Amino acid sequence: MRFQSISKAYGANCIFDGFDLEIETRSILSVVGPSGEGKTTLLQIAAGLVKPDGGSVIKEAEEEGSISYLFQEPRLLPHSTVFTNVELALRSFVSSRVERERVVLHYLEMVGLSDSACLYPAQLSGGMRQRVAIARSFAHPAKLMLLDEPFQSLDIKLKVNLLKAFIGLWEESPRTTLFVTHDPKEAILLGDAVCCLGDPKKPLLYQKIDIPRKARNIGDQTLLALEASLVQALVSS
Ligand SMILES: Nc1ncnc2c1ncn2[C@@H]1O[C@H](COP(=O)(O)OP(=O)(O)OP(=O)(O)O)[C@@H](O)[C@H]1O
Repeated sequence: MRFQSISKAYGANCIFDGFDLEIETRSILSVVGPSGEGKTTLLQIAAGLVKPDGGSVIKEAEEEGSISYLFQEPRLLPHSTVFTNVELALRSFVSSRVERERVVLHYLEMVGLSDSACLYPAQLSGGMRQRVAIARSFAHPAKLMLLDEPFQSLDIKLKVNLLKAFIGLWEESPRTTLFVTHDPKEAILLGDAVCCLGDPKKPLLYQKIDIPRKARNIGDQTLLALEASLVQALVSS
């Protein structure tokens, strides 16, 4: 997917001005940036929810169609069980009830919630609810995934566990993914590339990460140096 020469302003507030950015098909691009510099706007433009004033979003054929979203809050249906919350994401795509059940149980197992299928959201912890949301976003057979800070406001242990669950699911069925976060560590652990917003014309920083996701250790010297560059870009913008 490619943002080509995108321009967007809200009144006098120019967010993008001939902005170019590419996400390789079936890769994750992490996007960090100071508050108010256009991260959510970029996601909304990718989703077609906000129309740019100029430029275009060019998608590969396999990225067209429905989109999976994952937000900071899980946005589950309170009166449906864990099972049904995930199953609903499949109803329009899989007509066989037996096949839907197989898919839902697979994803619940991948996020460690096999034993919670019959529970309601109010009976779950915050971390469990977010795991349901992750399972639902992967059960939805979309080839484009938009993540808006889904790991924010979680304690560090939970965050690491959710990141692992996410990576396991993503590696199983890779999709073109735009991942917005405030956290440079998360950006580096998840992204095939990271970029920092802050200039309407171009990313302040864009860097590919060659280390395989599963082999990444945030204490690694190369990753620490990349984190320092991201932090530098964030504070200097
Ligand atoms: N519908 C709107 N009308 C007017 N201004 C808007 C609208 N949506 C966003 N903006 C402005 O556009 C700018 C970018 O907003 P956006 O939400 O994309 O930033 P962000 O980087 O996601 O911020 P944060 O990190 O705080 O979530 C902000 O200055 C915001 O006030």
